[in-house]
Amino acid sequence: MMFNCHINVEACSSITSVKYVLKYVYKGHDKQVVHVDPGETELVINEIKKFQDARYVSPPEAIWRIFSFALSQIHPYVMALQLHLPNKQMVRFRDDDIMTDIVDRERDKRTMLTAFFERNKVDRSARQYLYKDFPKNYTWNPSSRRWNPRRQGSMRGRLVSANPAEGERYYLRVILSHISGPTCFEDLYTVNGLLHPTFRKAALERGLIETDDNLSQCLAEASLFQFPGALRRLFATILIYCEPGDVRKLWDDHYDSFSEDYRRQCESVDQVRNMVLTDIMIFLQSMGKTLVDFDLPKINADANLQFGGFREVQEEYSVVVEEEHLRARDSLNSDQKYAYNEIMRHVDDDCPGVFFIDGPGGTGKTFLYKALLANVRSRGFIALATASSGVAANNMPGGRTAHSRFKIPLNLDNNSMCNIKKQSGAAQLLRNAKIIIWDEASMAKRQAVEALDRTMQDIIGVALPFGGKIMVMGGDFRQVLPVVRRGTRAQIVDSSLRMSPLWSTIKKIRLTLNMRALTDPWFSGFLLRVGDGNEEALDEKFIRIPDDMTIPYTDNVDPKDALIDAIFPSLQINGADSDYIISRAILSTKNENVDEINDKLINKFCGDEKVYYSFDEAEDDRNNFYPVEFLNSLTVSGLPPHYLRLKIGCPIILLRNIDPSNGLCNGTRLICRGFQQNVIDAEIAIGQHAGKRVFLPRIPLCPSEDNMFPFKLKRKQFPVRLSFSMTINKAQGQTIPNVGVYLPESVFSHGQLYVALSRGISRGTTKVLVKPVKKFNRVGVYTSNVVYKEVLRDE
Ligand SMILES: Nc1ncnc2c1ncn2[C@@H]1O[C@H](COP(=O)(O)OP(=O)(O)OP(=O)(O)O)[C@@H](O)[C@H]1O
Repeated sequence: MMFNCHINVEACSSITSVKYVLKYVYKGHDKQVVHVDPGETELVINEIKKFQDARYVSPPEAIWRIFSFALSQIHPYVMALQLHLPNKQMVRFRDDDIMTDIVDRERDKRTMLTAFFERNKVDRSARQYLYKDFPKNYTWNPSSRRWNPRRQGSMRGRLVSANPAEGERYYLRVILSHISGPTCFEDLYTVNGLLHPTFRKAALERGLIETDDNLSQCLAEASLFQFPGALRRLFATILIYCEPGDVRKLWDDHYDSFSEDYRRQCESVDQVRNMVLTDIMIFLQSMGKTLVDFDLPKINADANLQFGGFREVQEEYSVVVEEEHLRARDSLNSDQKYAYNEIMRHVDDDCPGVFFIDGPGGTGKTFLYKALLANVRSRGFIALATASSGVAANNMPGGRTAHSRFKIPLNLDNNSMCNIKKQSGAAQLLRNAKIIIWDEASMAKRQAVEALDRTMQDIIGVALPFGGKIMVMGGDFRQVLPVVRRGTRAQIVDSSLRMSPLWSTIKKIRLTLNMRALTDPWFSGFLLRVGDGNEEALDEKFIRIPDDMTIPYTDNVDPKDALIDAIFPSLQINGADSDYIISRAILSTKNENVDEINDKLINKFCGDEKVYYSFDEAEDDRNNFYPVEFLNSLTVSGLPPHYLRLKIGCPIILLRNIDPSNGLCNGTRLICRGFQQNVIDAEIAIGQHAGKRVFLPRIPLCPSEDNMFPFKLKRKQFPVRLSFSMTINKAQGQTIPNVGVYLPESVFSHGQLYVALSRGISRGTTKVLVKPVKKFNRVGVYTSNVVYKEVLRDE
């Protein structure tokens, strides 16, 4: 107060602390020059000097000290490893040395790198280590110039840096960072038995660096599989996600492959081109773009494109009604039948109604929606199928995510509206719809549902809930609730639909019979008690897992192996069978647990391994502050790994909504069918689009949590992960007949244990491995169950 100034005290941790410290080193503190003129002498004021005196502040010594201390704590000993091209090692000599003597003297001198080769020649076990990891296991003796096995201690290695502008030395560094066990430079030049003239070429062949024309190669490689339809979709995906430079050239170069099937059917060149363009246009439109957004030929105006009116409306009218879904009406159980009749009565009488189908997992909500959709559509009406997640949307014909169908804004508040213009196709679709289904509404934020309610009242012009339409929401509040980033329990509960003013106006219909676990009524009862938080608990939340569902946790051998054997028995024999692979999975809470299990399973899985490395960069990092190997080492939730190991027939899960209307959304499970350097051929394994072949390109991806690092990470990789094992949240809405649940730590959010267990169909095919976190003086395996009872309470 005396000096009228303030001091900020901020607690910061993790990587942001480094950023914080550096910020002040660069920023310095501010000073101001104040000059008091006594008015007696004439002073010449040098403004530039004064300005510099005040602004130029050298980095405070103390901060540097703290920073170097912090670094030394993270990496106690780091050894710089020499890096040089063949015969280009650094040589020291004095001015008066004779050149031939220097050459003779140095010729046989080993450098760290050549000594690394020598060690690999004679020591098999050394070959498992990368050059940078050598100092952890070997010590460098500078006088004998040899690497000797390390007896004690540990040291980290760091390859001296090389800039891409240095050319070959940079590519040598890239190869050394990924390839272990070379015995000479030739080994590094050789890929699949072929000796390449440069390290750049060798790195390219190994897939360690990106080719300049990778998109063109991606299309060329995909055309080898000869699925022109999938190829056209791949082209549309590339246009949207891969930022191609010269679109017209890609089009010209690959047009023959895009049009192969149509050219066989039709002779007119113009017509074929129109057919290809129309396909691409439809794919682009389903992803929110149009042909005119790209440098592509125009569709001939004469072409009969069958697109009168709004595209969205036409598309809905063309959804095929499946006979099986029409007939489902006859096999509904009594709860489902009641719901069906009640809703159809509103359809027949054309009277408004808002329903919530409240059913625990497996009680046949989706089955009911399919019956409703098919029957309403078969009468020539529009029935909109939406869901909070892409995976659930794909379980219904014509399903879309609620966010894309209703154009719900990402940042919601209590007055948000959907981004739908009254004159648009989306608005017309809402006006024309007879009934709207929103599955998993329990996972949506109440503000999203309220925004739709307001928007529909506005668009339709009727001051009734949802503009007087028949709205059928469904879900299960025992399952995972809306995601509120870093939200407290109160915030999460408040964002639930149950807390909305709309809730009291909604008619609730309950489904109670678990159709998924029909053969095991005890199991359905157990699941309900877990979901409702009614299972008997110790310390308020630790519940006992039935003994026959547990895998014992042992300390001497890895207990995960027993869980893996129980869920994936005889993997080597059965792995090639898609039904076997897709009907089982191990669920866990965190990505690192999931990765460990996936690593073990891909090792066991038969077949040749294909490794795809990602190309990582820190955006705008002109000074190379973040070395590539550091970026490569980052494991980021929602992003594929740098080192992606796959085999033909292995299960993968998609990490982005690439083309939701064609079944490719975040969470879609696929099976790998073929690999090329720049494209993966895969088959959709579940949902409405099961069996469809798709091509996946590498796409640039950024972490969803934008403040996770003090820089912006951009990773170019295939947007997939292995899915022998996945996180519990990703498995929501899926039926997994043989399910393993791995809990090395307790679950941490509402409904997680319930979601994991309720993916299964019976007590006998559900196995749980729990690391005991708390000792109870009782026999049996206990694990915590988090249930926010306030969202389950009946009003
Ligand atoms: N009436 C029925 N007749 C025959 N099978 C049914 C019936 N109802 C549901 N099923 C079957 O039971 C299983 C579970 O049903 P469904 O997926 O519709 O449940 P859900 O309530 O949507 O589950 P979740 O909330 O976990 O997504 C499915 O295999 C479905 O085909």
